Amino acid sequence: MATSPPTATEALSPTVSQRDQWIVESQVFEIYQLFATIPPNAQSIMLEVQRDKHIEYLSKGLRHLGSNFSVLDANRPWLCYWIIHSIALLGEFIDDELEDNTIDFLNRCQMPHLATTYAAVNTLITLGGDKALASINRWMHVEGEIDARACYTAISVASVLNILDEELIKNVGDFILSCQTYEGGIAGEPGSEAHGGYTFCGLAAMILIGEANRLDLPRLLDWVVFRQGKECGFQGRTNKLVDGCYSFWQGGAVALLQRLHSIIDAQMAEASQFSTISDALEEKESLAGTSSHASCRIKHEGVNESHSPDFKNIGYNFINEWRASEPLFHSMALQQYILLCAQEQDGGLRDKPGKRRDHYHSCYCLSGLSICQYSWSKRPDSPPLPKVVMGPYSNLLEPIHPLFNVVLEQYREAREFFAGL
Ligand SMILES: CC(C)=CCC/C(C)=C/CC/C(C)=C/COP(=O)(O)OP(=O)(O)O
Ligand SMILES: [Zn+2]
Repeated sequence: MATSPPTATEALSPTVSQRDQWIVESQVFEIYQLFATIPPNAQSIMLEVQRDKHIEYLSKGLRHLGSNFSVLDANRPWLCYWIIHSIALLGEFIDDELEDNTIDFLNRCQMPHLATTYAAVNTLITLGGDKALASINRWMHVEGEIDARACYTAISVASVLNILDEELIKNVGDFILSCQTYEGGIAGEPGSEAHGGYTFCGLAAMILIGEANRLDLPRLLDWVVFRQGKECGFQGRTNKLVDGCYSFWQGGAVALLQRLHSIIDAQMAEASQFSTISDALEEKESLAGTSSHASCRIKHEGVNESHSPDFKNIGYNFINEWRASEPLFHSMALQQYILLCAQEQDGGLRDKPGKRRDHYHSCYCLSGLSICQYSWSKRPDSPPLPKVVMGPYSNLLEPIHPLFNVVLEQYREAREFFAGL
């Protein structure tokens, strides 16, 4: 039977398990309202990023993985990425020996699978330095999964390694366009349900190939912002529960859309023009993304009309053409969900209270937190004002490149390295 929600005084010093129980029973929302009644100094203790505990949890995971580095397993590059990227987000580094072992290990498993290739490449970029970067064999992969995630991992890797070309891009835009559903979000495959994971992948891939303007962006934005629930976290799809990992998949997608405002405005202006001339058929085609209407020809920074050689620089231009603007989701509320509901006080982050921590959720909750913290910034890495960082300012994480989900400083190093090859 459900216990009654805690009073504000009780909530000031609950044990961790008591707090989780309240959060689960209250469906998170009441604890959010209750939280506002707690004095600011107590709030700031509850909202602190448990850095040392997270580092301890993550390092233990990496050491454990390291003791078995000789074993090849499809998940290991992912675990390397989730752990090492999380550590980098927290502004820490791993020791030289572990770094060497990780590089050697990732080079032993350069096998032709797109998703793990993405994980391995992002890990090596995060480690940085000549040894890690030069160890990347800029191979190509033919065939494999056909879905929005495969498109993204292939395009992301090719873009960051500076090997994106016309051949690789061919038909990718058509495929992703066919995955945008009637709801506005993007599905893994045509005919499937729109989902946050694939929405991030589809949108990021479309931006990286210069074809984001072919998507129905107002409808995509509408779908994604309504995935932020009253619990303050994001859900992955309509009528499902919120989950910490969507802080990045959905929060990251909104952060990308925030940078496409001129094209969104143009598409909206055009749609309203259609309504006035009541060219219903053309409008319908345009919303379905099948129209060759002018909206497909709108120019935007980082979006090319046709594939000019500059599409290789879209990822780089994306962060250079950054302008100050406001987030299109409730960034403070999402930070609160991550810190209060997804964070384990003993280290590690999770889907929601009652679920166990894991490295995947640690990575994507921290990535989402970083997105939130820099969502008002004038430059992608300019330090945010304290008022937009939930909890103490020491919570501030490293900024990421939102198209690749690697820490910005390491992205810049990799960009310089591969641009020179
Ligand atoms: C680059 C990369 C790693 C991309 C991954 C993208 C991603 C997270 C795709 C989601 C896949 C999916 C349909 C999950 C649904 O799980 P569920 O039914 O358990 O969860 P739900 O109830 O929240 O939908
Ligand atoms: Zn999750």
